Amino acid sequence: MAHQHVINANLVNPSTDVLYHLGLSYSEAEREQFQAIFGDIKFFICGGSAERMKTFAHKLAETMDIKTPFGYSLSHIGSTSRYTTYKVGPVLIANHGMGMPSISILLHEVTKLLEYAGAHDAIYIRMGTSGGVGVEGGTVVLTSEALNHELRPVHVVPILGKLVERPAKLSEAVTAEIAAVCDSISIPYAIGKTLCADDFYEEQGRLDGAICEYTNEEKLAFLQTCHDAGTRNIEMESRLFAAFTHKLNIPAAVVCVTLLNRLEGDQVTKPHSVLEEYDLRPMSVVLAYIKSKLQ
Ligand SMILES: O=P(O)(O)O[C@H]1O[C@H](CO)[C@@H](O)[C@H]1O
Ligand SMILES: O=c1cc[nH]c(=O)[nH]1
Repeated sequence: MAHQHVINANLVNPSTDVLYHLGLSYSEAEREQFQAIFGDIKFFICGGSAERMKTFAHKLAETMDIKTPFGYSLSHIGSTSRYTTYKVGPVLIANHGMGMPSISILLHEVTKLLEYAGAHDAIYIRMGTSGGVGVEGGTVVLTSEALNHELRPVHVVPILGKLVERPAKLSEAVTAEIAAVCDSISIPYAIGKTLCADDFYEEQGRLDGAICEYTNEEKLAFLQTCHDAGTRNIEMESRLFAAFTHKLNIPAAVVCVTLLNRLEGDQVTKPHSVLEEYDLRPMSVVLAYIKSKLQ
């Protein structure tokens, strides 16, 4: 059977495939069972923190009126040693940890899982937090494209000792639909480019890391250059996420709330209650989006 979202001749009709970090395995002999469990998936929603994804899974079950049998609560799937994964109706939910290596492993394994299950039309969404660039804390930024440190919308993957460059684009159509949802539920949002860094401190131009060898003026000049190039936030996974989904023709969007405006500071100093409310904004947007698509 030809794959739709996996480009790997080695995986055409595999007899088994261990999805090691998910703690799940696929086997040809159990294909029908695998399809019965995962075949209906229409959305894959991920974000860094396991706690956030658990909250989202509960909210989604509530929104969709999906009940667990009396005495049971929502339970994760597979192993939780690396990622925590839930399935709520047609939505697969997982946390991806911090940084591109971590989200990359999750995306490879989830994409193979969906392929084996015959779930070929899932939309992928990363739902996270970020630092704003010229936008107020609490703004939900919808990523148009993800940038590298040179502000180029490409992701470079070292493969067999060579550098392979892939465009880091997201789906314009999905992003526009999510923007319409933000409008309809009055969530402040911006569509813009996202600078994706491999680090929270030096690569994001913070002055408060354990190492800092630049001045405040140099930091602000860099952030201003980012802003002038259309950057509206900074985080740590969108570039890999965009390049991976674009390569495999998977519709995808990145929806990240800003915790602060980096032109005004580096430390996340807002009270916990405010940050908690910010964290709920991308969730509300994605919940409303899923609801609108399933209706
Ligand atoms: O809130 P999440 O989804 O973890 O995303 C952002 O927060 C983490 C850094 O604090 C990085 O993973 C960054 O991308
Ligand atoms: O400034 C920030 C905030 C959240 N996540 C990041 O990567 N950067």
